[in-house]
Amino acid sequence: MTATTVRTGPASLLRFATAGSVDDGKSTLVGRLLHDSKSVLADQLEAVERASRSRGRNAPDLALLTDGLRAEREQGITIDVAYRYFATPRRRFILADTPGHVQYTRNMATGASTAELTVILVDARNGVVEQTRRHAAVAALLRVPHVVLAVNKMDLVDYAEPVFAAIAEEFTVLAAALGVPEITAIPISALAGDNVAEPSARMDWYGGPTVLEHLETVPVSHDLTACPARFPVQYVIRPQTAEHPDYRGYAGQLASGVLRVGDPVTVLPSGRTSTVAALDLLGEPVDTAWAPQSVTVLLADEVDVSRGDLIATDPLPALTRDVEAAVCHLHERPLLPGAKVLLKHTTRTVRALVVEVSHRIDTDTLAAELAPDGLGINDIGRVVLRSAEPLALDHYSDHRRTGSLLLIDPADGTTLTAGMVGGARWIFRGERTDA
Ligand SMILES: Nc1nc2c(ncn2[C@@H]2O[C@H](COP(=O)(O)OP(=O)(O)OP(=O)(O)O)[C@@H](O)[C@H]2O)c(=O)[nH]1
Repeated sequence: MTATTVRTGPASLLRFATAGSVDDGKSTLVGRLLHDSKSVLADQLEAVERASRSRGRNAPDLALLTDGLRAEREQGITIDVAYRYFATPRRRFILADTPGHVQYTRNMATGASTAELTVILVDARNGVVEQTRRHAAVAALLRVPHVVLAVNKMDLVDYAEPVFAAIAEEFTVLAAALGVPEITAIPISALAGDNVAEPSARMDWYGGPTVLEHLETVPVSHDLTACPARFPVQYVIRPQTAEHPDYRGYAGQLASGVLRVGDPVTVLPSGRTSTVAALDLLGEPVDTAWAPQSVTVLLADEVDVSRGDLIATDPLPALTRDVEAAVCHLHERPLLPGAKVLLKHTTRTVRALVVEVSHRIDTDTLAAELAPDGLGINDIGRVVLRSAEPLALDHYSDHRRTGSLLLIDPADGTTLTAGMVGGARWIFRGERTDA
């Protein structure tokens, strides 16, 4: 197989995430999408119908399709991010299904960080609530390119256009203030199936796409392959067999861009240069590899490359020990100025110091508190870090993968904070003072 004969290109895959408060109907929407897009196997559906009947319901309870674990369901909450795979004839989907309870920011940050699109649900009876604001803020911070506002439970407000219009307007103003690039508001009833996969006859005043149609047609950006190559080395392969005494390959996943045999590359942090001599994809030699393929790279020269190094093409990332990042704090243990942490950036982990916690954002007002005492769980803010060794850092808005980092507690390896590398004023609006 050569790279050009890979069957499914990136255009056919959409990664998306859902978010919403408890009981806004995420599970029902996802169940409805799976059901109406015919992605559910007949035996699964039969099991759901049986379970629904045994609970005295006539219609299948579609939330049962997504809330797989009964124990979770019985607690009334869904606890972790679950990845679901489904396909329609037009596109394949990977859905990060994120629950709506109190740790939502953490879950959403995990689910949405690789997503091209986020569906934020609101209950038509409640409109935009605090969690909607927070979800929109996290989507903005993570630079999710497309945001869908699904105004659910329209059946409970008589499918009334003014109710939808007022919520859509309020959210659009909020999204614009946050710098969310694109929003699409869709009035739906996940339970009744209106505007999920089928256009709703009960909302003929709405002329836009259904949720499924939008998911199938939203343009998926190809900038991963348009930008310079970034290849974090995960393993150095030296089999040292009699046939291949000098074999030295570097295995990993291409984080962005395209690598071709013959491309001049630089190894960071050492700065040594070489050329791509060969590329191995699933054990087969190929001429070209593109993100997010996992490949083995062989270089023409004997340069010293180890795990955690970055093989890159021009323009190269900055090599620095001073890091500014917008962050989502994920743990009950607060993040305090002066803390010693481990900083994980791609396949490299180094010691680092939290020099300063410079901002904490109030997601209700979007105002920044300057120099707060620290960041608590679910807080969004900005920090300045100094790492013990230089890091090859991209700006998050250029390269989501090589522009993100995690802060880890060195005492026990707990993940504390997710960060996005960005300049001084950059948090929501994409302002770049360091460009
Ligand atoms: N009337 C009406 N009820 C709905 C609709 N969508 C969901 N529901 C109901 O709302 C309740 C909550 O729906 P879920 O899908 O479990 O909500 P969720 O957002 O997934 O909740 P968590 O998983 O706990 O975060 C259930 O009783 C659903 O049947 C809708 O469009 N109309």
